[in-house]
Amino acid sequence: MPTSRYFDPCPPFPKDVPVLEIPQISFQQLQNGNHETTVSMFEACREYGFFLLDLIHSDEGATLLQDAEKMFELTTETFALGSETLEKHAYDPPRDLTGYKATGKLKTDDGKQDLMEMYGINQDDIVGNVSPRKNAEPIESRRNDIKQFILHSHTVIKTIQYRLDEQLGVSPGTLGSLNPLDETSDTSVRILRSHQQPAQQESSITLGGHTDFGTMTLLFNVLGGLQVLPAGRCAIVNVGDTTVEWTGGLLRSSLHRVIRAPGEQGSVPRQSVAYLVRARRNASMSRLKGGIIPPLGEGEQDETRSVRDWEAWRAMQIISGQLKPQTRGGNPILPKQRLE
Ligand SMILES: O=C(O)CCC(=O)C(=O)O
Ligand SMILES: [Fe+2]
Repeated sequence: MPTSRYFDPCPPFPKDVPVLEIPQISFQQLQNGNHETTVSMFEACREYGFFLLDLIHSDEGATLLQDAEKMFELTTETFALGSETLEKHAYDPPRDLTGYKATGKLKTDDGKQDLMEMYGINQDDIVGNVSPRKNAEPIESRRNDIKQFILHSHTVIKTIQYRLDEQLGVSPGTLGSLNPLDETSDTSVRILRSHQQPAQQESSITLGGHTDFGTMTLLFNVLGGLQVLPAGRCAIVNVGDTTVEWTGGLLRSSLHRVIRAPGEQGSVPRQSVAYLVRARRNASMSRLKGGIIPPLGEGEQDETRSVRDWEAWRAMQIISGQLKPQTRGGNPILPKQRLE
C-alpha cells in the first residue's frame, strides 16, 4: 500500500487477472458514525471477512499511511541483514512468535514449503508493557516509528470495533476492551518479504492458506499475490478467528494465502506489513452475550481454553499443516435476534 512513492515504481498488476471486488469502506465515514458505511462494513465482515479501508480523507488515516511507509522502509532494512544474521533472533513457536521466521518453516496447501520471510515485533515490547527485548538492529533504531504505527493502527482498529459493537447490539466498547493497548497480549507488527520468483512459477504458493487467529488484522501491501484482494491507498482489514468465536460465528474469518505476484509484478521482491491484533492474555474465548449474538444452542459448548492456550493450539495446527484451511463464520442472523 502506503503512498504513491511505493506504488509508482511497481510493475503494473496485469489487466487479465481477475480480482475479488471487496467493499471499500471510508475510514472518515466510520469515524463520523455514518450509518450506511457502518452497515456496509458489518456486511463485509459477515460475507467476506475482509474489506478495504480507505484512509485518505481522514487526518488520522493519512497519518497512518505515512507511518506504514516507514514500516516498509523498516522491512527493507531488516531483511537486508540476511537470514544468517536474522537467525540470531529466530522465533520460537508456538509460545513466542516474536522474531525471525526464515522461509520454508511452514507447510503450504500443496505440501511444499513456504517462500515467505517474516519478522514479528511484539507490541508489549514496543509500548512498554514488558521490559525491552533485544531485536534486530533496524527494529531497535526505529522503536519510535514502530510505536507510532502501533498507536495509530490501534486507534483505527478501535473505531472499527466500536462500529461492530453497534451492529452486534452489544455495549459500546465491548470488542475494544478485549484487546486494549496497555495489557499484555500476543499482538504484533509483522513485516514480510518474499523474493522475486521466476515466471514459470506463476502459481507457486508463497504463504499457505490460513485464517488469522487474533481479533482483527490491518494489512498493508503493494504488490498483488494475496488471493483475496487488490491493493490501493487503502489498508486491508480482516476479521480473525477470535472474533468469530466471540460472535458465535456471525462474523467471518476468511481463508487467504499469498502466491507469486502476478505477471511482471512477480519479478520484484514483495513486502507487506501487518498489524495483527490479539486479545489480552487473560480474556475469555467464550461467546459474548447480548444483541444479535446467538446464545449457545443445544449441544454447543463454550470454548473454555484461555486466549493463550487457544492461540498456541491454533498456531501449532497451522505450522504443522494439520489444520485444513477453512473459512469460518458468516452464519445467518437468527430472525429472533435481529435488532429493530
Ligand atoms: O503478505 C500478505 O499480503 C498477507 C500476509 C498474511 O496473510 C499474514 O501475515 O497473516
Ligand atoms: Fe493472514
